[in-house]
Amino acid sequence: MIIEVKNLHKSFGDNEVLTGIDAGIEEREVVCVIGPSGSGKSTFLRCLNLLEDITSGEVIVDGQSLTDPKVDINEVRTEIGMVFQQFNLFPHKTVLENIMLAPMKVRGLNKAEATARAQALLDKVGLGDRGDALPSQLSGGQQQRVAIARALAMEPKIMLFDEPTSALDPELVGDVLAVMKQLAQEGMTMVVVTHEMGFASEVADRVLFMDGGKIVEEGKPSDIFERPKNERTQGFLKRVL
Ligand SMILES: Nc1ncnc2c1ncn2[C@@H]1O[C@H](COP(=O)(O)OP(=O)(O)OP(=O)(O)O)[C@@H](O)[C@H]1O
Repeated sequence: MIIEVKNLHKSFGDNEVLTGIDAGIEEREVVCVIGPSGSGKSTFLRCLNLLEDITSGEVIVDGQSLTDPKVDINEVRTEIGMVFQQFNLFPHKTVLENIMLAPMKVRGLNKAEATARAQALLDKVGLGDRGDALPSQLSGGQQQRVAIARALAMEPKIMLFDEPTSALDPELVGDVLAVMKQLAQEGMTMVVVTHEMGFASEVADRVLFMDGGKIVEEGKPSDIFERPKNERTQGFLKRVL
């Protein structure tokens, strides 16, 4: 297992948001996390690279326990790409520069190597001719594809997506999902928090349904979407499908 989560609890003050999560993600697996607003999906995802401190329990990524003081979390984070709802590109840098930055700073690539890698990734996400643009000159969907390319430029072992299409106009969602689907088909290990039930149903190997800070039900998309066992899963799917 490339990610192992053991009895994870997370509180913000008195508010216990994750109430004991056990989960495992296999290498090359695509796992979608679904559930009602406020159920703790984003918090769970953010605990997987310690963007949120863990209150108790354990998260082990690629054999390293993130709360072990001997583990260098910044080192582990270089193996994990993250894509957020907001794309967070540097506004005054070109698209190409946005993608080149981390490989040069963190991986020590020289400019020519970083340019070649960034250009190849832009081609991959269908924006090969937009390298010189500034982020503000792109649509939200294009900016999100640049954000995916930027995360991939670090050659991560795992990609985490936190509602990557929620901030997009509906007509821009498809292009971003298509890039994610392609990544999934190439064997990337992915954990995707999403409200896109179509994507979860079509692309995920496994779906986790969260409610009240817990994983209430999990299984193959066909089981979760067509034969949900838990009442709360049934209720949620009735509302959203
Ligand atoms: N930084 C924070 N400080 C305090 N409370 C927080 C913080 N982040 C999240 N919460 C609370 O934790 C709970 C779960 O939030 P989270 O964003 O993980 O849910 P979610 O399932 O991802 O919801 P959504 O689908 O609406 O994004 C919410 O009650 C939220 O208010």
